[in-house]
Amino acid sequence: MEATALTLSSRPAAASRSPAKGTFASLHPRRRFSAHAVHLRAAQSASLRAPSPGARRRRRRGSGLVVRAEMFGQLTTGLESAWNKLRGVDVLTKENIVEPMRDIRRALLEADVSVPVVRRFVSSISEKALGSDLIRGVRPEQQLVQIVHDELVQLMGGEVSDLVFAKSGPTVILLAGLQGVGKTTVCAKLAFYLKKLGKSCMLVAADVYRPAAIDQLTILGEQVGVPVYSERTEAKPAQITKNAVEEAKRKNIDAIVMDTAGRLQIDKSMMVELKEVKKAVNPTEVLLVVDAMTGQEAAALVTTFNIEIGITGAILTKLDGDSRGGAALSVKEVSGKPIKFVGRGERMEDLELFYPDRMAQRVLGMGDVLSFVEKAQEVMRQEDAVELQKKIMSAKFDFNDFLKQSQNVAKMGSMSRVVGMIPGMNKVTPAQIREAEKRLAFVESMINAMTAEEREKPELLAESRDRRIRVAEESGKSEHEVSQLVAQLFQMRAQMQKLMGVMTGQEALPGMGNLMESLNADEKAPPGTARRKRRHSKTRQRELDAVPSS
Ligand SMILES: Nc1nc2c(ncn2[C@@H]2O[C@H](COP(=O)(O)OP(=O)(O)OP(=O)(O)O)[C@@H](O)[C@H]2O)c(=O)[nH]1
Repeated sequence: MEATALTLSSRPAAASRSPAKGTFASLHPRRRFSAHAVHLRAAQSASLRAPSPGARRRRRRGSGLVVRAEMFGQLTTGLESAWNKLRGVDVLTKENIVEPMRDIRRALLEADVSVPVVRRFVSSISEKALGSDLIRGVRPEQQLVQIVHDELVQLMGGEVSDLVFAKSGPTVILLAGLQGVGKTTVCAKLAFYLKKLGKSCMLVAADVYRPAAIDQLTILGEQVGVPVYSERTEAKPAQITKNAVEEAKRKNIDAIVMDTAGRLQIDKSMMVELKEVKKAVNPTEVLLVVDAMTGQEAAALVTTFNIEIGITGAILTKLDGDSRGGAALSVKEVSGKPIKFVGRGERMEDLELFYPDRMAQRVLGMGDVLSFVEKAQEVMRQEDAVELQKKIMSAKFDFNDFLKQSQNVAKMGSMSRVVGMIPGMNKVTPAQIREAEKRLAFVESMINAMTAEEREKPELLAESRDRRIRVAEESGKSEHEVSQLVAQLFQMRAQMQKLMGVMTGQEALPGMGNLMESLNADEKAPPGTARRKRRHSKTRQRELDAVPSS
């Protein structure tokens, strides 16, 4: 998934913009699959081997499939069952979204998202799903994925919330949090991050109750090449931090990150101490470090700290572990404070800015749906769609249309990118994609060898062996292959007409899905073969009768 598309940015939902002008039929449902299933299988097969601690660490560090399966696997699975319920429906209605909404609600609750958040979320999704305009060529389930994506982004704060820097003097970042959440590690990771931004940095050891924490910070400081200010356990945290700011000013240091003591639970003395430190140093940022594994508890903690001491944001650690997603989804909504960073491992570089859109994508275990929708709209302008529709209705779909469809696919980038953008489509193997691309190029070379008249009137080719031989010679293909292509076009015409007949309204239009299907289904059948096979089917017989004998 990572490889296919992580470029989705926080943009207004396509559904909320003007309705799509073009059409683009969805790819064939048989080719859909469960994206996360691969993740889960990867995770399961890895766990069967009972990995060593080293291997577990490596797995966590990787950005591959296993990590995502651990992160949001269950949530992704739950949401996917919602999309599955919409397979085959043409439009989202009050009735047909009931079940999917139930699945979404259940998935979020199981991911440990708080009940009020889930309630608001689901009600907003339902409202948008019913109020959204149908985008031509985008299946209702894809549309729902997009709506859920956009809502998830909003839920998590919409935009990325970057660090704020002091306008003058050193930027002071005060870290708070319960014991063992990863505060000390985050101090060093932040120093590493700031150094990468070109800022000089200093760490401050203000946990005066645990000498081991001071030692740990000193070691980590050395590791990232940043000085650590410490007065051991001699003074009170407020005094130490105040002295540290003075020292930083003297040394012209850009940013100071302060490690404070953690407690097993929130207690009064902890809050009092933090308030004193805050008063003493007037920090630019007060960030609460919370453990993602604690789910909605993390969101409650952020709320409490914000009320008690006033914080500017949160840092979510251990997102590489078995977090079910509840914390990432709830913190902003519950506390009103943004998540600024996420920790994804124990290494210094495992701290990243928190991007709501990327996180939403991960939660959905999906490719770049929004880009797919936009591209589908770009690729087929409405005029083209109307023109094509007319041709289909009058059985005039010709080789020019065939070529245009092929070129539309080419315009959308490679087939693999298109496929990767659609949730549930990633099971198509790279080999299959290469095969489909090769097949398109193969077909195009034959169409290019046809005269303009032959393209417009495929009957000419169906009726004349000489013409077929000429096209074969010019394109470097065999006569048999040209015959196959001609037969295929007539079959497509028949299929499209049939499809148009059963379609309600003007919304759906056969596109590449049908084209590709036909290309593959009839690959090996020379003209007439299918007719023999399906002699029993009257409908089929009528379709094939449209193919002139050669
Ligand atoms: N997997 C993983 N482990 C982490 C992450 N952040 C911290 N840790 C680990 O969590 C453990 C606790 O981290 P510390 O930084 O010592 O936690 P602390 O909050 O400073 O703890 P106290 O000093 O006791 O308050 C360490 O083993 C860290 O390596 C993370 O993002 N992912």
